[in-house]
Amino acid sequence: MVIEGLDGAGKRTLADGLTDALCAKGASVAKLAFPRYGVSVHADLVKEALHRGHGDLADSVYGMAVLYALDRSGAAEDIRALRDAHDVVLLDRYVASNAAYAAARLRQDAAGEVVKWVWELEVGRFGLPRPDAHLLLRVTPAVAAERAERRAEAETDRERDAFETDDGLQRRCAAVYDELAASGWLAPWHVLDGVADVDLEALAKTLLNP
Ligand SMILES: Nc1ncnc2c1ncn2[C@@H]1O[C@H](COP(=O)(O)OP(=O)(O)O)[C@@H](O)[C@H]1O
Ligand SMILES: Cc1cn([C@H]2C[C@H](O)[C@@H](COP(=O)(O)OP(=O)(O)O)O2)c(=O)[nH]c1=O
Repeated sequence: MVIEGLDGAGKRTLADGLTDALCAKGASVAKLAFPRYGVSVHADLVKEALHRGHGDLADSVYGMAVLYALDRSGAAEDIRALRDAHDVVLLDRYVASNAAYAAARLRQDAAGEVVKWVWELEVGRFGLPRPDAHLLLRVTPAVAAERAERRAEAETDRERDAFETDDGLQRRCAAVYDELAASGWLAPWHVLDGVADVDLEALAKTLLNP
């Protein structure tokens, strides 16, 4: 089960709350967040590039997307093992993040070239497992930006990066996410209103008894 949404939408908060709600119902839950900072060298390079490291690396949409994809490729066996060992595996961002952000950066839509390329690279070539479903935590770009800003003030080492401070990118990204959800890209999508309180108990029940 993949959680997707803009920077600051509340994905991590939802993943934590949903994990508690699922565990309270007796389910065993594993949680993984991408990029895997501190675990994968590809993820660390991404973070450094988003904070102006590595020259013009962050300017390359395809270059960055390959790094995100390599991070996931290195986790493919772990994901399969977690799926075998648990009732629910929650992924905070996955392949669709690459599709949404790369398309938004290139000003393409969900039917564009780069979205197809991401599928071919990550699913076709790297053999990443397809999720059962996505949860799109939908908030307006303004709400996401405000939450990301508040988080940056409250937490150390969370200064907003090059993608988070680009309002136009976040707006285009929100539009691509809506299109990916509407077309059922890679797996079915369920859209959650991230401004209204998500009913975690009801969501946990639905996930366990689809
Ligand atoms: N439903 C919510 N209402 C208000 N604030 C929220 C909500 N969900 C998350 N937040 C806050 O917004 C900020 C970003 O949330 P986070 O879960 O880290 O987002 P993401 O993982 O999508 O980047 C955090 O400070 C978090 O406490
Ligand atoms: C996982 C992933 C993230 N991204 C983008 C979305 C975010 O703007 C950025 C960083 O990911 P994010 O999960 O937001 O990390 P953090 O907020 O903890 O730094 O990378 C992609 O473009 N492709 C991907 O495959």
